[in-house]
Order: sequence, then C-alpha cells, then structure tokens
Amino acid sequence: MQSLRAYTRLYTQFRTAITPALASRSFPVRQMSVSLPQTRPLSDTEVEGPALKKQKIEITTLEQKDSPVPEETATEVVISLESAQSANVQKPKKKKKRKDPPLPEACTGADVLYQEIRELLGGDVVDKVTQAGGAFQSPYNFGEEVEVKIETISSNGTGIAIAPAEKGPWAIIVPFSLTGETVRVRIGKTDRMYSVGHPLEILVKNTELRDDSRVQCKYFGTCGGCQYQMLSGETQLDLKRNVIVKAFKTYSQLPESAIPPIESTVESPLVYAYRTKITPHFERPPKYAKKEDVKDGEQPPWLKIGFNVTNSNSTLDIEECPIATSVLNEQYKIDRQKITKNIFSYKKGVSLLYRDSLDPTIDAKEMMTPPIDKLSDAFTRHVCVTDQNATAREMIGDYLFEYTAGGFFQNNNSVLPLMVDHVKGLIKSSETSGSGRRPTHLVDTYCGAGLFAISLSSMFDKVAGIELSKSSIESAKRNAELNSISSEKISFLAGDASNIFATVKEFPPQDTVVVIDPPRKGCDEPFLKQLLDFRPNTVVYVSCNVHSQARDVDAIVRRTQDNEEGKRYRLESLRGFDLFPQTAHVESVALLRLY
Ligand SMILES: C[S@@+](CC[C@H](N)C(=O)[O-])C[C@H]1O[C@@H](n2cnc3c(N)ncnc32)[C@H](O)[C@@H]1O
Repeated sequence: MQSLRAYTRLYTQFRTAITPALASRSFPVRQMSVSLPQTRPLSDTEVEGPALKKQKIEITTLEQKDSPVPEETATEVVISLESAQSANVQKPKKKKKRKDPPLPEACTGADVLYQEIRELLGGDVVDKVTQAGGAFQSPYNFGEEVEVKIETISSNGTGIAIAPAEKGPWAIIVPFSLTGETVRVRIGKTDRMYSVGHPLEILVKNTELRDDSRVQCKYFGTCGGCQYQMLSGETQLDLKRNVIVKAFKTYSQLPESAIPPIESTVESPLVYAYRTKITPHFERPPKYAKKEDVKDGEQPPWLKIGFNVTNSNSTLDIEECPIATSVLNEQYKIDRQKITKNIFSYKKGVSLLYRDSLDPTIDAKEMMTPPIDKLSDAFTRHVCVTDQNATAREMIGDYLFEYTAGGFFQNNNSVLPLMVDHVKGLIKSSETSGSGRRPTHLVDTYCGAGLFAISLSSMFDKVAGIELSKSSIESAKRNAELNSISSEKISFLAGDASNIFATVKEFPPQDTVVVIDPPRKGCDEPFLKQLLDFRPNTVVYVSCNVHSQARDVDAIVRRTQDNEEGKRYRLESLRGFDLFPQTAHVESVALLRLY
C-alpha cells in the first residue's frame, strides 16, 4: 500500500511538472516568449567551435530529465507508472548511493564552467560540499520557480547566479542572462554544484548592455547556437577578450608579468550570414506517428528539423539560421520540405551537412590562371554542397582552397584573411623584435587543407605541413598545386602532428616558425616534447579553445624556464578573433618567441 502511495505521489508530482509541457509541445519556446526576444538559431560540430550535436531524446526518470518534455515521452512514463500500479507491486528497491561522476575532462566546456563556479563559490567550500557527497544535491526541486540575480557571465556565455546563503553553496546557470540582471527561472537539471535555471522573465534588465531589438533571429532565446544577439558587437568583443584573460589566469600558472597585454578582439566583417557550414539534424518518426500526419506535405508537430534547444538534447525546429550564409538557408528550406514528404523512409535520425562553396563545377585551374577575373559572376558564384564526400572550395586572400565538404575547414571566411594577415605580421616582427633575421622555414602542424602553410608560403623558402586526416592532406597537396607552389618548396604528410619533427631535421630551428592549430583538446605530451626538443625560434599557436591553448602555452614557457641552460620562450602577443559572432566562442592567436 505504501509503495502504491509512493507511486501515486511520484505520478502527481510528475503530472504537475509536465502539465505546461503538455499544454504546448513547444514548452520552452512559450516560456521564453514571455519576456525574451524571439529570434534565431544555429551551429555545428567537431573541432571548430559552436557545436550542436544530434542526440537522441531519451527520458527515463523524472529527476534525470530537463524540459522540454516531448508529449510522447510523457505518455510512455505514465503508462509505465500505471502498469506498475496494476501489477503485483514490488517493494521499491533501496536506491544505492550514487557515486559522483568523475570530474569533467580538463579544458572542456564542462570543466571551464565548473572552474568558474568554484571560483565564485570558493574552492574550499566546493571541496567540502563534494567530500560530504553534496556536489549533485540541488537545494531546489525540479520545476521550482525562483528569482535569481546574475553575478557574472561565464566563458560559455550563460549567466551564473549564486543561491542565497540559506540554500547553501550552490550556483544556478541562466542562459541568455547578463551580469546584474534579476531573472525568474524554472529550475531544470542538476549538475556538479549547479542547477540550470530556464529563464522565464527578466525582472531587472541590464539596460547598459542589453538591447533586445538587436536580436535578428526568432529562435534566439531557445536555440543553443547563439548566446549574444542582444549585445552590441563591441560588448561581444570585450566579453571574448575577457574569456582569454580568464583562461590564462585559470589554465596557465604564468605570472602576470609573463602575459602580454591582451589586444582587443578582431571583429568579423560579417556578423550575420557569415557561417559557411551548418549541420541541422532530425530524428526518425516516433512510433506513434502515422502516415496521414503528413497531409499535403505539411510538417507534422512531431517532426523537428533543426538544432538543439539550449542546455537540452531535444531538437528545436528551425526554418532558417540568420548566421548561416544565404545559399545554405535557401537549400535548407528546400530540403526541409523534401524531408517532411519522405520522413517515413528514414529509419534512423540524420545529421545533415550544408557547406557554402564557390561553384565547384568551374575548372579550378582555369580559376587560378592569370589574369584571374575575380569579378566574373561564374567565378564568384556561391553554391551549397550537401554531400560529405564532395569537394567544396573557397578563396582566402589570393589563394584557392579545395577540401572535402565533410572535412575540416574554418567556418567564417569573412574574417580569415584578417587572421592570416595577423599571423603574417607576427612572423614579420621577428625581423625587428626577434632574431633580427627573416625566418626561412615554416612547419604547419594540424594543417588541415593547408590554410596556413599555403597562405604563408610566399614568406618562406621551405614549408612542411602535417595533419591526421588523409583526405585533408590530399586536399592540401592539391591546393599547393592549384596555387602553383612547387613540391620542392612545400610538402604535406599525413600523420600525428608529433611525427613532423623527425621529418624536418634539416630545417634550422633558429630560422623556423612552427604554426600550431590543434583541435579543441589542444596538444598532447608527445607533441609538446618534440616541439621543445626541436625548439623553433617562433611559435604561432592558433586555437578555437583558449583554455587548452593557455595550458599548452604555460607548458611551453615554463618548461624552457625550468631548463637552466639555453634559451627560453616568451609569450609576446595574444589576440582574439571573432570567428563566431553572436556566440560566446572565440579564436585566439598567441605568439611565442625564443630568447
Ligand atoms: C582546428 S583544425 C585546424 C586546421 C587548419 N589549420 C585550418 O585552419 O584549416 C585542427 C586539425 O587538426 C587535425 N588533427 C587532430 N588531431 C591531430 C593530430 N594528433 N595530429 C595531426 N593533426 C590532427 C584535425 O583533423 C583538424 O584538421
């Protein structure tokens, strides 16, 4: 009888929590529309930055789930509770004390957030709570509504509030909120030392920074792609500079005197319609779906094609993404209709690819044969490539790059020439502030399709690039050919970045520049060891994750300082580039030189 009461209580709690969701399938959209601007979405995957991954919606227990709650899942849970009631009710098993999951991997988004929460609550306090087994014990109930005041904006772009003293040390992270704002939130999922607070209404706005009329996307406030559309460009650049400052404070132990003044973040010429790759996704039809649901090609409510809802694994249906280029949006619109029509032919969820490309049907050699008529419509026409294995191409500065559409290439080509020019300027400064000599050799590690190796090649006598992806190396070789760089001068190798040093033994380290542009996790120990053994005069470290960059730069500087003999690296320049406007992501370029 007692167990039955327990089930009934749980069932009632559950119904109370999900009633708003059942009233509207787009629960979070409704919630956000109360007070936050309705606007736009985006994003994508892998090593490059803003990431929206396709994930299956799977909700098992009330405690585990976070809004929004899809109706079909709610029904499933109700059925299972009812069948438990009618069956021979077994005594619920005593819950085993759950062991806390391991700490997040260093330098990941989860780790950065945890470190920032530790900093706010106090490391000792957090350690005490953790030892007492309370790191995942939220003082709030799931679904509870509370008012919170935002203390700061985290590096991932969400506001962080601290729970009042009587609740104990705890944080609430609130997407789309700003420092100083008071927000009414609905408590969602719990993580290590924090709860997610879904914003319902901003009671006190930070009018100095926020102007909701800036928002250009109707999905903004719900979609997980953008965080900053309500801010001016200038504020976004300042926040990103601050992310670099914090990263070097937290992830390097370099003294302040060893960190140069961090320059202002370089603005992207395009702040909307800049993104050259998007990867929206959708799930196969749910079990309850019927073919008649797709009447006259109309999209049924259960079909969501788009990106993830912020802080959630569920998909938000998105018709267009204003930060993506127009050719991507045009193709995506057409495909949405086709997918809807054929949705019952999909047996699995799908992640789509949209890549902006110069028209690949035009002969590339012809494009690069002088005189290059850059004004010709045919040569500058952009198309959308959707086949992962097809070739995409773009012009960066005076160089043409081809690559496999599904492979890596930077996603904002409007700002790339500025970043490449900045790297050129850093290298040139060797002649004045460094060795006083022109560096003659370049090693481009993690080179992808050869962006830096090729763009910088005119500055050097010899260039070598290395990259793990064989298809990217094929592209890099072809790009050297397309841009008429001889194989005597430039070579590319497929393999682990650390292997390059064995192949460039004839490169004079004192006249060599090494460019490092690793994936988000940064460099591994074998790479750092080989780099430090080789000891090039100049290192330019480009990164889409300033936290792993700060850790690696620290290792490079301190390990040469610890070595009493010989020269030491100095961090000479640090600057952010806004490759991802409207989001919290920043690309960072560091210069290290041996003295
Ligand atoms: C951030 S991308 C940079 C690519 C290139 N520099 C560019 O800007 O286009 C990082 C690249 O590192 C490659 N990569 C990942 N792990 C690697 C490893 N252990 N050794 C060499 N390359 C690696 C990835 O395939 C990816 O192309």
